[in-house]
Amino acid sequence: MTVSPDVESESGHGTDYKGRIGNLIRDARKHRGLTQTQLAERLATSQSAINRIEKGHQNLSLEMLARIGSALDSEIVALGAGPTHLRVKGPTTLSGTIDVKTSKNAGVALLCASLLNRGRTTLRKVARIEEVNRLLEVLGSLGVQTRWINEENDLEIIPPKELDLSRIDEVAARRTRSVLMFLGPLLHRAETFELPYAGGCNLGNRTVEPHMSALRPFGLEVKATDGWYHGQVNRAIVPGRPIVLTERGDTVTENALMAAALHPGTTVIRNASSNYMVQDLCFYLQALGVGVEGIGTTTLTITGQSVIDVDVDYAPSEDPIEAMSLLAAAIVTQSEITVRRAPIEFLEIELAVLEEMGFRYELSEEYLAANGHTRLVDIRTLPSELVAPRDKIHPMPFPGLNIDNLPFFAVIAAVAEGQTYIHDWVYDNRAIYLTDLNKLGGRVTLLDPHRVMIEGPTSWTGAELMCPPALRPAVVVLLAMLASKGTSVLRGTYVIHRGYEDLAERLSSLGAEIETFRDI
Ligand SMILES: CC(=O)N[C@H]1[C@@H](OP(=O)(O)OP(=O)(O)OC[C@H]2O[C@@H](n3ccc(=O)[nH]c3=O)[C@H](O)[C@@H]2O)O[C@H](CO)[C@@H](O)[C@@H]1O
Ligand SMILES: C=C(OP(=O)(O)O)C(=O)O
Repeated sequence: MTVSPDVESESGHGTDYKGRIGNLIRDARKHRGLTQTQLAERLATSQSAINRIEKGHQNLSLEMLARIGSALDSEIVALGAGPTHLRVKGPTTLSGTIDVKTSKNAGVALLCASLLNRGRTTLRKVARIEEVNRLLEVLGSLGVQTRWINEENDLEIIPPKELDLSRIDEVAARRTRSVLMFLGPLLHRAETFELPYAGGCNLGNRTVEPHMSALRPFGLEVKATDGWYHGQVNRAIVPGRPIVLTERGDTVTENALMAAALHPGTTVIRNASSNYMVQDLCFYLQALGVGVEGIGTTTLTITGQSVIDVDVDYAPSEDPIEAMSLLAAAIVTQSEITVRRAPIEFLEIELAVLEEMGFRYELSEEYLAANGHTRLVDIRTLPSELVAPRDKIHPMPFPGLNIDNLPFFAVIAAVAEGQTYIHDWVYDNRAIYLTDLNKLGGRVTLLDPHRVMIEGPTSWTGAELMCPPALRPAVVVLLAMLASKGTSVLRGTYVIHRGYEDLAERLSSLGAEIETFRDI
């Protein structure tokens, strides 16, 4: 694999260039399978120097960069650098064992929630993904100190006494949807504040109003003009009765929870999401000393604190969407792999639907995630002949089939015999991107913007494609490429890195032939 990354273009701006170069060096070193000590030996320097470089704590000369690049057989700074692409050779059969990483969506919620705490938050094994990187840039621009403290991706967060909202990193903020979740904590930190409009996957219009109505009972009024949310807080207003969410959304529930955590009194939230990231946030709030009852249900009762100032250590749970992605990789390539640390309670319906389609698998005994609550299993996939399900596949808020897992059913349906109907009632745009599978030989018909019909089985053939501008559809295309005959190219993979850590490398460790490259 060749990694010749740039320091500017994919993440869009170059404020923390030392940190970014450090990340690139760490990634290239890991890709070469070297320890910090081994790389240090090649460069005739010390392990602690490499550690400083990778953490972005070291100024680097161009000469040193060139030496590191040659030691890693990788151009750290490319000429005329551009976005990353993947070259995939197929068809592949995967084998071996892979661990599911912690979730993007809990990770970003916890980063936002760390603003509630005046003490130090240590988060264990945080997914080192671009969405997290963007939020770290935003936090850094507010004066929050964050640092990766070891190779395990443990992250330390120390908020300043006062947040400096005037210098918010607007470019980074606009690339995430999660920045919306600053509203809940910020309303306790400032009387007035401004946040840039949120971004995230391009899935059509995504609602913001439910966030506003959930936070209004805490005295927050938000005006949205010129690409900015202007927040104004009236401290005389506090929730007098239960807050009934108009949508059972994940981030809206998280915003309401965070607002309630610093409200000294009891707040009841009804029609709350009980999804995995919300549960992780609740467990973290409990560790902060906030009372939270009803975790896993749609009614949450929160007893807040006027000040939270504790040094806290929390380990978010594994990502059900990544687990589903890996299952889909095995299914489309007819492979036998073991997906370890899969959060089974958030995959049960997905597995039940897959079982109806003929998918065979074995489950280990259950064990607990590091958060002490979430049930995990190891799933061994068995090569299976699949048939289309009788009924349409559609998502529902948890405990339904997860909306973010829906796209994976498209690529799975494409290898099943018969016609499968997939109904994405939620997002205006996401189903459209599934028709990209047709460029690889799929037969996906868009019935309307929310529904597709997929005919299988498919004889996949490699092709060159641009990544669709949405995380899950982009991964779905990559998985189809693993099963495609010949060479495929997937261009512009930032969107995948937004939500997956080292996905190409980890699939390669299962036997996939994937090379990362950039245009020179
Ligand atoms: C950072 C994060 O955690 N992101 C997740 C979160 O985004 P997030 O919580 O931001 O999801 P949105 O608010 O965009 O909600 C998704 C869509 O569902 C609709 N909706 C939702 C609930 C409901 O009861 N009725 C309803 O109509 C919304 O109008 C919206 O169009 O939840 C989404 C839906 O699970 C996931 O795709 C995202 O990965
Ligand atoms: C839609 C997603 O994410 P976000 O809410 O961050 O855009 C996703 O994870 O698939």
